[in-house]
Formats: sequence, C-alpha cells, structure tokens
Amino acid sequence: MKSVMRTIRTALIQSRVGTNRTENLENASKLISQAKNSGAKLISLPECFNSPYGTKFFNEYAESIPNGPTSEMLSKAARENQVYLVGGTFPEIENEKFYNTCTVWNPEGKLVAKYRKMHLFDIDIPGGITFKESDVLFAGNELAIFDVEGVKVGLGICYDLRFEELAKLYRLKGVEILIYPAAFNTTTGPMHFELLQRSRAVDNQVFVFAISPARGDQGYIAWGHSQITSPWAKVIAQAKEGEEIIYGDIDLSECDKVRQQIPIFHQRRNDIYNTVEIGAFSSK
Ligand SMILES: NC(=O)CCC(=O)C(=O)O
Repeated sequence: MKSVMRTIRTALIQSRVGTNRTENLENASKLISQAKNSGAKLISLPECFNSPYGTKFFNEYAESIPNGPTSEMLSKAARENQVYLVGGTFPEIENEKFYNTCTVWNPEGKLVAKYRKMHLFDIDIPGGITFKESDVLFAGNELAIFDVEGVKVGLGICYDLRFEELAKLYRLKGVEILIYPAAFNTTTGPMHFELLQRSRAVDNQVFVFAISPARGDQGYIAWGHSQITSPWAKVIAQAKEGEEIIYGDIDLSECDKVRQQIPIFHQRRNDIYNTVEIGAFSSK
C-alpha cells in the first residue's frame, strides 16, 4: 500500500521559568509567536511553565480552567497565531483539589482538550532526588485526545512516560503523536529521558514529543533536552539545557510505513499476555 505524505511543522518551546507568573506568561507568549513565525502549526510548552516546579508552589500558582490568567494567555496566543497550542502544564484547582494539568487550544482559541497527570511523581532516590507530588496533588483518571487536521494526538505528563500501558491505550485509540510536557531532573534525566521517549515511540509506532523547561540554577533543576522522536525511534531534534525552541517537520506517513512493515499490533499474543484490555478499544 502506498502511503500519502501528511506533514505538520511542530515546535517545542523549552522556556525559562522563574517565580514571577506574569513574566513566565509573557516569555511563553513571545516564544509562541517566534515559533509561529518560523512556520510551526503545532506548538507545545513545558510542564509547569507558569511557575517553578515543586510541591510548595502548586497552591500559590493554581488556577481554575478556563478562567484564569494562564488559560487566557494560552487561548489568546493560539487565536492570534492561528496555531494548535499544547499549553504545557500548570497547577489547576477545582473543588479545593489540585491537579497538574495540560490544556490544548485550537486556532480559534477554544479549549479542545484537558489532561490531568495520571501517575503522580513520587520517587525517593537517596543522594539523588526525593519528590512527592501526591502530598499536594490528585491524579487524573482520563485520557485526552485531540485532532490536528485529521491527526489524533494523545497527552501524557512527564512521569506518565514511564507507563507503557497508557501509551498503548492511546495507540489502540488511533493516536499517531504522543505529547508529554515533562520536567525530568538531573538524576534520572541523563539515563532515562531519551530512552523512555524512544521506547514509547518504537513500542507504539508513534511520534513522541517531550517538552522540558530550561535548566535553572535553584530549586528543582530540570534536565532540559526536549526532544522529538520518530516512530522508528529516531531522535529528530533534541534541545540542550538552556532556553531554546526545537522544530520538526513531521511526516505522519512514517507511522503508516512502520506499522505496515513491522506489524506488531497484529502479531501480539494477547491470548497469553493481554496487559491492556484491547477489546474495549478500536485499533487503527
Ligand atoms: N515531573 C516529573 O514527573 C518528573 C519525572 C522524572 O523526573 C522521572 O524520573 O520520572
């Protein structure tokens, strides 16, 4: 079967994040326009792009969605630049509960998807990093998929990258791009960040984008290294540590090709190891 070329120019914005919310929003807004002026149609921001990342900050920076300064900036930026905008994440408050939430805005500025981090980042590595999101946050329970010109895009957030089952559920629902706003750290990042993205890409034959904040020098130190990975697990673009925008011209026909050439989704022995209840989902 001949596959038809389907391309999207994407930009991942590895923005610098400080303690001043207004400055964080203005900086993100400026970088979104810059990415649009370079031709990007699908633009993504990092995890916790409006505040420093840390349990002590979630309460102070939390906003309700869509009525808050961060949602308003994202909606306006998507509309004025005529782009699909994955608004990184920011702390959300609803009914006195906090979530780490990703919002997506279409070129009319409408909210088209909302995803709450499903696997909270609770780890303890002596001499490395200890973090417990569940001290403050509640976990989300729902997948979120949106459409960019006929292409299905699924959302996860950072620690969610470690959970193959979530990515597989998205693939079984027809997703071709997985986007993870993600603030990995300097203990796990060097060994795991690229590896996990390439793993999710090759396991599920999808593009994977992961978007980190730029590395700061105080509090939680983000690893940086935002990345675009192809369904062949090829690293198409990778940032360094500082503020940077990376671009990729994504050809979705690569998903078609690899799925035809290596048809693992038809060869899986679900009679022996059905790790995901596929009967409930339609497979592409
Ligand atoms: N923000 C996060 O969820 C960090 C995840 C992380 O660093 C990891 O090692 O996993």
